[in-house]
Order: sequence, then C-alpha cells, then structure tokens
Amino acid sequence: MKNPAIIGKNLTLGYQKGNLRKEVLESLDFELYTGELTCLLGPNGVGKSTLVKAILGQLTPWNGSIKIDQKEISKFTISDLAKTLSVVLTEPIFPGNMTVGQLVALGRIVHTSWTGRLDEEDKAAVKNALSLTKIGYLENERLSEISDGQRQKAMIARALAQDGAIMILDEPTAHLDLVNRYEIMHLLREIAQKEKKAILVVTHDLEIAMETADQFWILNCGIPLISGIPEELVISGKINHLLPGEKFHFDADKGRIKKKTEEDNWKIIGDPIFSYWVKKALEKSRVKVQDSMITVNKSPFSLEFEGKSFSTLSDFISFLGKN
Ligand SMILES: Nc1ncnc2c1ncn2[C@@H]1O[C@H](COP(=O)(O)OP(=O)(O)OP(=O)(O)O)[C@@H](O)[C@H]1O
Repeated sequence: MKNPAIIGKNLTLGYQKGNLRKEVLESLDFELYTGELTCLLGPNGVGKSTLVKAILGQLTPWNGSIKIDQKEISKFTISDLAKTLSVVLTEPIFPGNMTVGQLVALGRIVHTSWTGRLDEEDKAAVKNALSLTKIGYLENERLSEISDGQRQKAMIARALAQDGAIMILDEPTAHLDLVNRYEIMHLLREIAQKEKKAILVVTHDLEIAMETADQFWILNCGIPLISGIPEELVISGKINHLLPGEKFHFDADKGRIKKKTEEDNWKIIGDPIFSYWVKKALEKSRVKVQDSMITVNKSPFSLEFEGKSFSTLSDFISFLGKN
C-alpha cells in the first residue's frame, strides 16, 4: 500500500488583482507518494509553478484542500512547514562567496536554536547530505567557483539537510547539459528511494523523466490532472495529452516525441538499428524515393540503392536531392 505524503483534493487555484480574478487550475486531485520521484509535466504557462506555490503554502487555494498527514497546509506554522517540506528553485539565490558547506548548513536553520549553532546531529545531517549528493569533495569550494551542475547538487544537498519528508524542485535541471540533467534526476530518484522522501520535480525533460520517474503528473489546459506510472500512460496513450495538436506524438516504439509524418514509402532492409537511423535522416531531409529498395550494410557501413553504392548517409542524401 502506497503512502501519500501530500493529498490534494478538488483544488482550484488562481490569482486575484483588485476585482480581476484569473483562474489557472480547476478541480485538481493528486497524491504525492513517499519513496517515489514524481515528475510534473506540462506546457509553458499551464500552471505548474502555481501548483507548486500552493503546495508550498505560498498561494491560498480558491477551493479544495492540500493536506500533509491529514492536516491542512494553511494550518502549519512556517517553521513546521519548513521541517516537513524543502524546496529547490531554478535560480540560485545565495551569494557566490558562500562555500558549499555553508550553503548546506543553511538547511539546518529550521532545526537549530536562535544562535544558529550546529550541534553534532546538525553536523552529521550536513555530512550525510553532502555524501548522498556525492559532493563531499566540494565542501570548502565557493559557489561562484563551481559548475552549474555542482551548484545544483549543492542546492539539493541543502534541501536534504533540511530533512523534511517532502522535497519540491521547480525545474532543477533547467540550465544543465544533458549528462548533468540525467545525473541529477537519477540522483533524485535514488534519494527518494533510499531516504524515503516524497520528491516532486517540475520538468520539461519528458525523455529523462520517462527514464527516472516513478509517477507522472500531467497538466494541460482543459483536462483534469492526469497521474500514473509513466509506462502506463504510454500504454494507455494518455501521455499524448502532453502534446496536444496534430503535429507531434509520443512514439511508444522509441520512447520519444516524434513529428507525425505522412506515411513514408521507404523500403529499407538490413540491420534494424542502422535502418532506423537511415530512415530518420531521410525523413528529416524530406527527399522522396519512389518504391525502390535501400539496403543498409553494417560493417563497413554502406547504402545500396538502384545499383549504386554510398559509403556515407550525406553522400546518399545529396544524391537523392539532385534527382
Ligand atoms: N503572480 C501572478 N499573478 C497573476 N498571474 C500569474 C502569476 N503567476 C503566474 N500567473 C499566470 O498563471 C498562469 C500559469 O503560470 P505558471 O507560472 O504557473 O505556469 P507554468 O506551467 O509553471 O509555466 P512554465 O512552464 O513556463 O514555467 C500563466 O497564465 C501566468 O501568466
């Protein structure tokens, strides 16, 4: 039986300026589970950050409830909420001359007395957070002198040191390269499982989320929040709610977003993986071949077409382009 750390029911959220009311999300239901990494996905402007603000207690729902341990979020004191819930935002907001160790220690503020002095338990929590995020070696480095990926890990370590049951991260990998994006998401999944945290990550990285998330929450205009195991959402086709419109769809075969193409007339034989990449390049090049067979030889790589042989894809595509 899964244990929900947060339960949202019939939630309606929006913003009000004077008499102007702007509703952003309506009648949302969700459960965020302990020990799992949940990814919140949806197009720009749909209301992901708005939902995060409500979960963080920064935006009062117009309707419905958000509860942690059966207690309404609005009933928590700021200090109790900080002991339960930690947050990592996209933009680093800490001074560059602060060291990684000092940043992570800030996570303990909610547990220390007014003097801010760390006791043995606090120091152990800082060490543990540095070790879980594998950045112990950076403890004395300044934030301005480490890479973006390392800084993001330090931000995660600070949230971990805070030691709440729930972690919320709003686009934590937004400015990172592909390898760092994978690394951080795998790290978060590991932390969710090992440390029994409920982790919610807002992300636009569908493919990386597909690899790492235990649950998806999908938001899109005009539909209720869709939640479920990512693979289940692929099987049911619900994943396509992320990609409204006719142009793109989620290719269940390849596990990625694909442009819908007209029925192609490529006839390609040979190694299936090489054939896949040849087909992909031909689709992109928009050249047309009528009914002729393309044979893909693997080693050495060559393409045979209408009695001619090509040793590179680019030679083949430029030949087709000239015909
Ligand atoms: N403080 C605010 N006051 C009024 N409207 C706001 C406010 N913040 C956000 N909005 C509006 O709420 C809607 C949802 O915005 P939100 O930032 O939650 O979307 P998002 O899904 O997080 O987008 P993105 O993927 O671009 O970060 C948008 O129409 C936005 O203009």
